[in-house]
Amino acid sequence: MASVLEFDDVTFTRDGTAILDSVDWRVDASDRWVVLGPNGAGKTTLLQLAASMLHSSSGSVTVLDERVGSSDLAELRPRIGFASTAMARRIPGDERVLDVVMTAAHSVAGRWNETYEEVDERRAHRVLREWRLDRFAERRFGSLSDGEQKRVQIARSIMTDPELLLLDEPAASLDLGAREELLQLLGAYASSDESPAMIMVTHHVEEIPTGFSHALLLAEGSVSASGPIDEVVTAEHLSATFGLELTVHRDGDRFSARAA
Ligand SMILES: Nc1ncnc2c1ncn2[C@@H]1O[C@H](COP(=O)(O)OP(=O)(O)OP(=O)(O)O)[C@@H](O)[C@H]1O
Repeated sequence: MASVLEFDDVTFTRDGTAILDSVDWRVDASDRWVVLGPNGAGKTTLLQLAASMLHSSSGSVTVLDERVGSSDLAELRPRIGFASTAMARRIPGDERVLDVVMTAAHSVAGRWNETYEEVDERRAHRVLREWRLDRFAERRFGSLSDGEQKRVQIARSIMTDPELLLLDEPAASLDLGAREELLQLLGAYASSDESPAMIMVTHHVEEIPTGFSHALLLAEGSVSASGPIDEVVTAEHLSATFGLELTVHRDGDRFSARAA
């Protein structure tokens, strides 16, 4: 099976401190991974390395058959979709929602004087429809609720038809209804054979959508467990990763956890 991402003994240091330490990881094209771990464990750093936004201090990162550091990142980046709150902050609040999605075709966050083709506009409308956002196409991004903005960020990240989709805490700060609506959409997307490989960072097992196949647990920069989701999202592994005795329940494809 084709791998879309390979970490080989990857270490990432800042100011002499290892933020990620000796990480080995392989993601295949049909995989949907969730990355879990406590605050400061290194989850966002891991995602930024996968997005080729950061370079490892040692070891190698290979994304979509391109070794990061020795290939043309300008060609690689449009093949990777990335949605995060940090990226959303770069979107001007007065930008039209249709343009927020469409500008992904040029990898810019605000429409200026780039030329868009009819095919770009048609695709942006289609993606908005798929994420139940069509009625917001003409609205200003800053006027949407948090939940609607999160869906626009994801719509933008898949506008270029990426081969790898990275989502950093897509359900953070959403109310129960908005979270469940987003998880339904993400679950349907993850369950489709047409969808790209996905990696989603989250703090909560309750936010794992259906259709996710694998999990990687990080603690203090090291992988504490990794593999098929039902072998990894367990009381034993989560307790060790979060340093707290936890019980874990599974209801169908959804998880919940609480202190034992
Ligand atoms: N620019 C930076 N300079 C120094 N340290 C940094 C920098 N960015 C991140 N760190 C540190 O690296 C560690 C991992 O950060 P990272 O954001 O990857 O963790 P995380 O697991 O995503 O955390 P959270 O769940 O709180 O978002 C943290 O201790 C953080 O303080």
